Amino acid sequence: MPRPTLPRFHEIRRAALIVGLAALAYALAGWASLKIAGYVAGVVAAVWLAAGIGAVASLRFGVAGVAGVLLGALAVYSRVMPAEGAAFLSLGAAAGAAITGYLPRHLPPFSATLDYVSSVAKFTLVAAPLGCAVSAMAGVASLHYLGILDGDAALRALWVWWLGDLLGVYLIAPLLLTASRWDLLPTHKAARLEALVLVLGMLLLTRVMMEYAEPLRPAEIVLFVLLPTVLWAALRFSVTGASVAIFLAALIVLGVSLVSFGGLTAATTARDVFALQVSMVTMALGGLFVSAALTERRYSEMRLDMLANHDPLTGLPNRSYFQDFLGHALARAQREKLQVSLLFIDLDRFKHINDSQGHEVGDQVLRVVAGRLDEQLRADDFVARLGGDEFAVVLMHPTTSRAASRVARKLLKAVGESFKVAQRRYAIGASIGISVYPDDGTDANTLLRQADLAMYQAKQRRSGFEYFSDELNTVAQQQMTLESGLRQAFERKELALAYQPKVDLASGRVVGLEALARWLPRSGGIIWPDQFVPVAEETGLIVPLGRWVLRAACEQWIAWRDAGLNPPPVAVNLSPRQFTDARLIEDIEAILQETGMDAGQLQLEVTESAAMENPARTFDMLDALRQRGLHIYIDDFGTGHSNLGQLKRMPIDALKIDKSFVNDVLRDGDDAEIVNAIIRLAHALNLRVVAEGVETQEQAAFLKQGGCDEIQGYVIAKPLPPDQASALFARQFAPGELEGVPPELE
Ligand SMILES: Nc1nc2c(ncn2[C@@H]2O[C@H](COP(=O)(O)O[C@H]3[C@@H](O)[C@H](n4cnc5c(=O)[nH]c(N)nc54)O[C@@H]3COP(=O)(O)O)[C@@H](O)[C@H]2O)c(=O)[nH]1
Repeated sequence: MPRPTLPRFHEIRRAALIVGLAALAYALAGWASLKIAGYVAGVVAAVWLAAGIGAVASLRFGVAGVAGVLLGALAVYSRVMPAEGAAFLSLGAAAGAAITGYLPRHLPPFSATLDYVSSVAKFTLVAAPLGCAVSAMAGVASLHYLGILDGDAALRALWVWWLGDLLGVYLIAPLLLTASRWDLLPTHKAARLEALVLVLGMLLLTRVMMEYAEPLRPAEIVLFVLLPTVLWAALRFSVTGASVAIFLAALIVLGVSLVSFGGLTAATTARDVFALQVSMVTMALGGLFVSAALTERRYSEMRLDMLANHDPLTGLPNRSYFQDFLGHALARAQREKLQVSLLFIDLDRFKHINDSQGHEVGDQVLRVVAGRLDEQLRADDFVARLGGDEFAVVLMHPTTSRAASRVARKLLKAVGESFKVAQRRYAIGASIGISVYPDDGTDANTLLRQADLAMYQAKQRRSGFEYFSDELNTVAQQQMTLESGLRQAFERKELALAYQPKVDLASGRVVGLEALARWLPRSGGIIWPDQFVPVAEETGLIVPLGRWVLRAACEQWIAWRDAGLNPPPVAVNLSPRQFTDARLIEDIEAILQETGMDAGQLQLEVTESAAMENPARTFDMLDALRQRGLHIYIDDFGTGHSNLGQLKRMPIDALKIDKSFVNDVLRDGDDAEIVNAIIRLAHALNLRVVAEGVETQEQAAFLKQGGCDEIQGYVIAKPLPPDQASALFARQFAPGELEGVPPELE
C-alpha cells in the first residue's frame, strides 16, 4: 500500500492563496450584492453575485475553493447577523458552491469554458439550480430558525434567494470561465466598433425606456431591450462576448434602477423583483445557449478545416494548404518586390527505419522531425508536410543571394540531432533542395519541381542542401526523355539481353551466364543499362523491366536447351527496388511455370547494399527463393556495409567480388588483400566466389592462385548476343589461354 505523503510547502502555499483569494472575492461580491440588490431582511439579495464566485472557485479549485467560499460567506454574513446565523448561512453557501462545482466535473464530457451546448446545459440547468437550491434552503431555514423570517416571508424569500443565487451564477461564472477564450473574439476594427455601438446602445436604450414616454419596468427592459442585444452579442462575439454582454446587461439594469429609483427594492414591488429575476435568468440562458451553439458549430467547422488543410499525423499544414499558401506568398512577393525561397526537404534513410522498426516508430520519427522543423522557423515562415517523408518550407525575404542557406543549415542540424523513440536512440539525416522566386520560376508548381530536382542532387552528392540550377533542368529533361522512351521500348520490342559467361577456374568450363539488359532503339545505337536502369529504378519501371528480363532469360535458356546446346545456369540482376517488391516471388513462380524453366538453372544476383538494407526481410525473401530451388549470388561484394554476423546466416550461394577490387589487384596491395580476404571469407562460409571484371590473364592467374572459384570479365568475353554466347558453352578455356572473345553488340 502506498504510504501517505505530506503535502509539500509550495502546495500548501498555493492552497492558502486560493482559499484567501476565493474568500476575498466572495466577500466583496457578497457585500456588493447586498448593496445593489439586498432585498429580504437585508440578507437575501435579488442578485447574489457571490454565488457565481463560489461556483467558479469550487469548479476550478475544488476543496480549497469551497473553503474560500466558507470564509468569504462568514465575512459577509457576520456583518449583518449574529455569529450563529452567519455560520449556518455560510455552511449553506459552501455546500451550494460545492455542488455547483462538483456536479459538472462528474458529468463528463464537460467543457469548463462553456463552449458546448451540453456543457452549458449541465452547468446551468443541472448543477447551478441544485447547488443554489441547497444554499437557498439552508439559508432560509436558518433565518426561519433564528426568527428573522416567519413562515410566509420564508416561502417568498426561498424563491428570491434561489433565483438570486442562480442569477449570481449565470452572470459571474460564465464571465470568469470563458475569460480564457478571448481568442474566439473577432479582433478587427469593425468588430470593435460594433461592440462599442452595442454597449452604448444598451445603456442609452435602457435609460430612455426606463425614464421617458411610458417608462418600462426593469423586467420589461431586460426582455425588450437587453435580451436582443445579448443575443446579438452571442451571435457575433462567441461565448466570451455573450458572457460579457450578459454581465454588462445585468449591471446596466441594476445600475439604471439604482440611479433612477434609488435602488432595486425602493421603487419596485415583490412581483417586479420576481419578474426581473426571471427575465434576467431568461436573458442569461438565452445568451449562453445561443453562443454555445454557435461556438460548437464554429469548432466543427474549424475541425473540418483542420482536417482538410492539415496532416493528421504531424499537425503541420498539408500539401493542399501548402499550395494555397505558396500561391499567396508568390502574389505578395510580386507586389512587394520580395524573394521567396522554397526548401524541399526529404529525410535520408527514412524508409529503412520504417521498414525495419515498424510504422509506429516511423510515425514517431516524422512527428519529431515536424516538431523540430517548426521550432527552428520564425512565426512568418511556413512549414508543411507534403506526404511520406517530404516536407517543404516557404521563406519570404528581401532580395538577397542565397538567403535560404542559413536556414537550410539550421534545419539540417536540428533534424540531424539524435532522439529517442520507444527506448531506442535514432538519428536521421535530411537532404534539402532550394528553388527561389523569381529566379527559378514564378509559379508554385515550377518552384516545387525545381526544389525537388535540387533535393535529388543534394541526396546524390550527400551535400546536405543544393540550390536549383539550369543544368539540373537539362538532366531532368534527359531523364524524362529516357523515361518516356523506355516505356515505349517495351511495346516496340527494343529491349534485348546480352550474356556474359562465367568460367570455372579449375575446369576452364563456362559454368554460368549473366544476362544483361540492352536497349536498342529503332533510331539506331545502343543505350546502356548504366543510363536507363537508374531511371527505371526511380520511376518504378524497373519492376516491369525486371519481369521482362527474367522471362526473356528463361525463354532463351529453354530455347538453348531445346536446341540441345546444354546451356549453363543463367543469372539475372535484381535491382534494390525490385527486391522490395511484394510480388517478386509470385512473379518469379509464374515466369518459371509459364516458360518451363528449371528453377535450379536460374541464379539471382542481388547487390550487397540491397541485401543489407533490411536484413530480416532479405533473409525471408532469399530463403523463400532458395526453397524454390533458385541460387542467390551477392553482387558487387566489398562495396556495401556487410555485417558479417548477418552474412553468415544469410541463405545465399556465392559472393561476387566487385570489379573495382579486381581492377587494381596487381597494382594495389590493399585491393589484393581485400580480394584474398573475400575469397577466404566466402570459403569459410561454404560459399562459392566469383570475381567479376577480370580483364587480363595476370588478374586471372592471381585469382586462381588465391583460390577463387569462377571468373567473369572481358578476359573471357564481353556480354554477347545469344548466338555468340552459346558458341562458348562447349568450350574449355585452358589455363593461361584465356582470351577475350570480340563482342558483336558492343
Ligand atoms: N537490375 C538490373 N540491372 C542491370 C541489368 N542489366 C544490367 N544491369 C546493371 O547495369 C550496370 C551496367 O551493366 P552493363 O553495362 O551491362 O555492364 C556489365 C558488364 O558489361 C560489365 N563488365 C563485365 N566484365 C567487365 C570487365 O571485365 N571490365 C569492365 N570494365 N566491365 C565489365 O559489368 C557489368 C556487370 O556488372 P554486375 O551486374 O555487377 O555483374 C550493372 O550494374 C548491371 O548490374 C538488368 O537486367 N537488371
